[in-house]
Amino acid sequence: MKKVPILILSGFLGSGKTTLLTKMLTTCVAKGMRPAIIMNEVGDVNLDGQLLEESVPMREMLSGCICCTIRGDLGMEIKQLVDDLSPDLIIIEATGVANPMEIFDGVTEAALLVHVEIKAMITVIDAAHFMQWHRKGSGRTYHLMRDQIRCASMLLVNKSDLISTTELDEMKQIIHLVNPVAAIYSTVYCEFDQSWIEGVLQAHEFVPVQEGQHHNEENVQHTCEHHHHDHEHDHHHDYDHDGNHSHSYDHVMVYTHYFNQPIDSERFEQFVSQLPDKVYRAKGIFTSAETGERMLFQFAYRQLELFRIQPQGKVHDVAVFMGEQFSQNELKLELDTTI
Ligand SMILES: Nc1nc2c(ncn2[C@@H]2O[C@H](COP(=O)(O)OP(=O)(O)OP(=O)(O)O)[C@@H](O)[C@H]2O)c(=O)[nH]1
Repeated sequence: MKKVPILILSGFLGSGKTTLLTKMLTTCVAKGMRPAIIMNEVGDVNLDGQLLEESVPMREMLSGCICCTIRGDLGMEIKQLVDDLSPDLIIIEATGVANPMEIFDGVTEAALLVHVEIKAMITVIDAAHFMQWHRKGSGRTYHLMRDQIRCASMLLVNKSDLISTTELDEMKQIIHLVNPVAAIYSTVYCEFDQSWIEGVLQAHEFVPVQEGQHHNEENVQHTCEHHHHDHEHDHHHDYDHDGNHSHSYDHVMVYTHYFNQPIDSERFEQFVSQLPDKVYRAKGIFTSAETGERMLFQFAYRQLELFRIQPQGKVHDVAVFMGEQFSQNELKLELDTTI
């Protein structure tokens, strides 16, 4: 019996996974394929799903990411998708804070129940952001980024428009040391020749490198690490009386804020431009006070994108803020008073 191929998209928060996914879906649909998607988001709401082709079946796994329980859930989602829809291909977009090995383990569990196999693990890297962390050379985010690079079969050095060619060359050398076997492509908005999809579907099953296989890596860590035990007790949930929700996931904090009224777009843009550096990712939907239109915003490492959307289904006006060690109370207060 033919196995359903699975592609895993990995990469830190805001690196460009959804941008890549939309391009892949366009290619797959144009080729007459029937893909299905599993999206795994850090927050409580799936905003990225709003950007995708409506006709493509999608399953959401919210609020979770790298913990042990999600592995079992992922296995069940895959089984159900295969049983119900028998798609030609399943694409899994992991959360930006997922260690790809957790996703790999989840798929491996699913493979005990249904005929599936991983064909590729594609890690998207935010070029400018990675270089910042590399220069710092430490921190859990940096180690997570390296794990995501190390496990991949293909690497996209994305947002290369935001760095110089010299930095790009330097970066490629660095990531080649971390993962000497993966193909490396530099991209802008994840734009590259999508014809590889057909090739990759014919390829052998992908198995991430095992310990010691990356001999030339300068760091002591040689393998994609399994962090199961680290993550058993690191979830904290707090709700306030407005239903706003904070969720600290490991070292990355997530604050979800619900808007009760339309928002002045200009004031909002100004607010976002003044967010502290510690809040490096935000996304959401709000209603414009000027026009009454629904607006989707994306904020990643100080770059804000804002566009009109017509939400699929009933979607609240909501914003999700992600970062490290920022004060959620201060952020909430700012939102309540200035927006
Ligand atoms: N300048 C620039 N911006 C980009 C590029 N690729 C993506 N972006 C923007 O970066 C932001 C984040 O992109 P996404 O595709 O949502 O990133 P993601 O990895 O799915 O984000 P999470 O799901 O939050 O982890 C969006 O505003 C994109 O439009 C690029 O090559 N250059």
